[in-house]
Amino acid sequence: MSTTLRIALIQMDIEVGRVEANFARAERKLREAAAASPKPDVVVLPEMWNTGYALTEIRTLADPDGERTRAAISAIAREYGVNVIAGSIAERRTDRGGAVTNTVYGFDREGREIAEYAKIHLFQLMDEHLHLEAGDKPGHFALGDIPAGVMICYDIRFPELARKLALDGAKVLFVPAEWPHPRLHHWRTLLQARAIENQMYVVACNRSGVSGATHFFGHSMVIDPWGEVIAEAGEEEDVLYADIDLALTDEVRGRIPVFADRRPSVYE
Ligand SMILES: O=C(O)CCC(=O)C(=O)O
Repeated sequence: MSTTLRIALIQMDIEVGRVEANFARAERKLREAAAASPKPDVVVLPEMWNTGYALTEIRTLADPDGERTRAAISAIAREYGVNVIAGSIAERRTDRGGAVTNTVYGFDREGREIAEYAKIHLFQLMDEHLHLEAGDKPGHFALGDIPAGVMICYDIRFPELARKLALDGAKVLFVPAEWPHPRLHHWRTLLQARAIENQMYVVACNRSGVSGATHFFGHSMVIDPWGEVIAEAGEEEDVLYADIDLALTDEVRGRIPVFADRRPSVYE
């Protein structure tokens, strides 16, 4: 069985509050990326791509139980035979009395849902905590036979969450984001740290564009289990392609046996 995956990261602009425009853009870019040659195995979207940070209107704009997103993205996944990590969307949840979560779904090549994760750490600097509800389950999932994890944006500041996913077996971590200027060095350093300390691939898809006074710098990137950046976008809209080989995760974990050398009884 092949251990390689070709990944496509859709670094796109998002229009705050303009759900129709955002769906049209995301679906068009997904189709373009999925139809590329060589064909990607996994396509990734950024954070909150349906609404952007339209937080004061988020209850009205959010996708009720993610139904529209699920139908649209799983149909594209099935049509093109590609796995999709569908970034995150604002989801209005019946099971939470209409509260909104920042939710990622994943779909396999048959369009079946393989992942659902609601952002656990809400970003107070952008008022997320005033308008959204936090998730409470780590985003572990299976991409075929590959154990994987997903976290969203601010979550990467919490190494314990990435560690939990790695301890549960994740070999690749997907990170949809809306990470703005001026914290590019935090973005890069935190992503590399999560890759190095957990000896896993990190696939981080950021948005680009400007919204009000906030400038999103893109720089989506793919980092290998040694911490090397193997692909990185610039600031503008782009589709970034990278080939990853999951066998490298096992090789790195074998050479520096961090997981065997942990002493949780001392510090947990
Ligand atoms: O942690 C940061 O600096 C940015 C986080 C963020 O923008 C978010 O979680 O939406």
